[in-house]
Amino acid sequence: MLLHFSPAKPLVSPPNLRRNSPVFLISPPRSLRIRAIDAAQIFDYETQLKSEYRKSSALKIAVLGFGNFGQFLSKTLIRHGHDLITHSRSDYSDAASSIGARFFDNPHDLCEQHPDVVLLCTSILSTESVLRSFPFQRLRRSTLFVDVLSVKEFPKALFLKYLPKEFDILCTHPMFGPESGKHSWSGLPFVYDKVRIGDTASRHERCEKFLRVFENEGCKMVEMSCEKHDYYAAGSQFVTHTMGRVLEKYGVESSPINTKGYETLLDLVENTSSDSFELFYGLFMYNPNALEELERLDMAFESVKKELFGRLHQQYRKQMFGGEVQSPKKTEQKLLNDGGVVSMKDTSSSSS
Ligand SMILES: O=C(O)C(=O)C[C@]1(C(=O)O)C=C[C@@H](O)C=C1
Repeated sequence: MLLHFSPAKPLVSPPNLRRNSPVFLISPPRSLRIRAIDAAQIFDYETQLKSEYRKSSALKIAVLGFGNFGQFLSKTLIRHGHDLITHSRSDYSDAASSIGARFFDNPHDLCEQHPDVVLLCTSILSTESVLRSFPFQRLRRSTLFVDVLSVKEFPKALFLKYLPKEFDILCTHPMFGPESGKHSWSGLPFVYDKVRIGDTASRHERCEKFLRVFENEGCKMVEMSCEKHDYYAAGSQFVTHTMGRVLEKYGVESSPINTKGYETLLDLVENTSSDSFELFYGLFMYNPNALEELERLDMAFESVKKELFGRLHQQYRKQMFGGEVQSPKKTEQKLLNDGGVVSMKDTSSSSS
């Protein structure tokens, strides 16, 4: 049987303490072999050292806002060995204890736990009121604040306005959520901007330790300014949510002959309608580029209609003033009868 040495003091420093560390697994000469009971104690000692090391490298993370998104992120942070304490306006103590986090109904009590990181998982619309009344004075002066809002210039400005200047600031946006990141985060973009990290090695290491969770989950790490994020996100995430909501209003429904493209539209409607209208409104109100994108969408829609009507107009002219006559009579008829009301479903033509 392979027994361990009995170490009078740790043989390796905790960071090197790996399951198969050769220091612990070499077979000692007979004269040094020890009894099974000693071996058990050493095993305990080894696990204790490991857990001490894990504890010393764990971050104490306070999650503010423990709704759907906060719980979703917290599960993974806990899985990476971090110590989670949480607070929300509603009582989520059961949800917290079910994943191994502690819940505090009073933000003062939460702050007195002296977290290393405060992670804001609040909604875009409630963030300012949370920060305005937050008891910063109870935190350690080097605390790192992180947000995960879907807009970035806005929380950056709020952090710079409300946080004491000794605090570190990391603005992030996981470009996924409880639906899209339900099975894996691998390959999904994680955007971050180190807005203000104090000039010491330990502060940088703490920030890296937080980011490492996402890195180790396989996220595509994208370091990008908050301004650039908002520029890209208005043209991607906001447009996606807008189209989803437009199609929902239009009333897309599954048919017996769905094409693949149509299936993606149905998925889009399902995904965007499962997010709150509050999120959609936040994407619009607090991304400085969103209004422009909405106007561009409107113009694009008009332009596509114009293109179609332009062709139809040509048909009509040909019919009126001679030339060959082609098929789309019903659509044309409807447009003319209704004085411009569009029926794009042309029942007279069967072409693909
Ligand atoms: O996966 C989900 O549940 C999402 O809705 C994720 C989603 C989105 O796809 O727009 C919503 C909010 C997050 O900021 C990032 C992405």
